[in-house]
Amino acid sequence: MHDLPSLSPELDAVRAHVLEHSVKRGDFTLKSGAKSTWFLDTKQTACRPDGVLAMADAMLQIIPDDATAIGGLTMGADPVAFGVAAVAATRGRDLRSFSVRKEAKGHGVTGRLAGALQPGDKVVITEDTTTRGTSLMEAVDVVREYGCEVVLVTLIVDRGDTCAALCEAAGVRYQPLLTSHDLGFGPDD
Ligand SMILES: O=P(O)(O)OC[C@H]1O[C@H](OP(=O)(O)OP(=O)(O)O)[C@H](O)[C@@H]1O
Ligand SMILES: O=C(O)c1cc(=O)[nH]c(=O)[nH]1
Repeated sequence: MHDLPSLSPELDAVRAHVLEHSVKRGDFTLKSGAKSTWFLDTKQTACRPDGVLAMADAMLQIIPDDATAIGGLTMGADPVAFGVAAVAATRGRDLRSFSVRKEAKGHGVTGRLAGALQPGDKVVITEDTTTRGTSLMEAVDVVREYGCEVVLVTLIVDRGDTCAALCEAAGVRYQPLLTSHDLGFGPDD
């Protein structure tokens, strides 16, 4: 572990929650197939009431006032989007939520989108954790194809080093709440 950088009180609260509940040590295989000795089960933050409030406090500080919807690729994005939208509603902010399916549904309301997304929405794409950024970019592509504008990509922890460049190339603003560096992990951990 390295020294922890100082953060704003809101981000410090998210970090404390992630360090207490979401960081796991062991032998893990990541979505990319890569191996790691640590893992972020960030759903342990996004699905606990104190974690939801900490995450929402921090995200609502950076979500633009004119954003109308929040969502991302199921299921990492789901508790983040639903939690932030619910807390936003208690603060007078009208943010609808939605989920992008991993595969298109063929019956009922078909396609990859589920929830209250509408064409023309100004969308925040979110996640619990990213490593490469592929899940986030997949969600960006689906909502753009539906006729929405992506105004921000944000998430709880970026543990990799490629997502910022992907967002820049896609022309979207990118602001993770935390990075692996903020959690005390270095490139060799
Ligand atoms: O940045 P990437 O390399 O795309 O990896 C990050 C993705 O991996 C995890 O999802 P996972 O596929 O494990 O599924 P789940 O969230 O549905 O459990 C996480 O929730 C992100 O969606
Ligand atoms: O890359 C991944 O699959 C991944 C890493 C991690 O720490 N947490 C997670 O949910 N997914």
